[in-house]
Amino acid sequence: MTFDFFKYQGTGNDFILIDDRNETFPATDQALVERLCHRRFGIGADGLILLRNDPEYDFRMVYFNADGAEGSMCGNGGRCIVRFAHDLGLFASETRFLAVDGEHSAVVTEETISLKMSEVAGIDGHGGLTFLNTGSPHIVQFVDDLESLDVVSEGRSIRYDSRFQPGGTNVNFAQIVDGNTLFVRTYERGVEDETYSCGTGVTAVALVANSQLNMPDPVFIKTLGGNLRVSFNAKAEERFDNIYLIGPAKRVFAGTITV
Ligand SMILES: N[C@@H](CCC[C@H](N)C(=O)O)C(=O)O
Repeated sequence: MTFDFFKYQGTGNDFILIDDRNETFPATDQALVERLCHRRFGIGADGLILLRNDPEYDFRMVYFNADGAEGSMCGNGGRCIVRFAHDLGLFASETRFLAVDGEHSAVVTEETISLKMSEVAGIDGHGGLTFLNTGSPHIVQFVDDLESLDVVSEGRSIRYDSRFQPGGTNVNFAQIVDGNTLFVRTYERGVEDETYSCGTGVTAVALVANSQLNMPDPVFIKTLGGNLRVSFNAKAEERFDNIYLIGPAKRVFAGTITV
């Protein structure tokens, strides 16, 4: 069987996108998805995303991490699938779609995708570590010298810490650049490595920076793969709504998979 695929990246978080509106892609074949995402033996990507039909939305997003397992919400993947759906002509400039964490809306311009994220119900001090769920689980830690931090080793030890089992968590390290800008590096669960950028991760960092450091809305984020902006409405008790993840998402190339 052959499938057309498209490669997209959002601030360097890269994904294989497949138009699976006919639902023929073997989505339960975890080894296949893992192989396609492998950077030596496959196409190479942080994840694979299927675009499927939904009766009430423009489309449905089904996201798999590079380990082949279905993941929780992917913010950069969400921005990439919006660009993909726009390239397929599924909507003009505004869309509503369904993902694993519920409904999302987005606005497309030539330069950016502005993606509405799920509301955040609170921030926890999970055994001395700051934890929140922005569609995916995230730890946020502020550090002084992010450039020289061993993100893979420090992130992995928290990701597998017994306090977060069985699901584990993504881990973000952030350094203050100025009054409304942060530099963020993320260890991603399911990729089991540092990625160039993580959308739900930078969203988590921005909300914690507002809550703990009084950083105003919007928060500007620098990642290894480029710049993002997170805008939000802060409510009482560390709850947030009207959260938007804003930044570029681009098609990189197209090809055919034979399985
Ligand atoms: N890269 C993603 C995060 C994807 C979810 C994560 N790896 C998980 O399943 O925990 C993003 O941009 O949000």
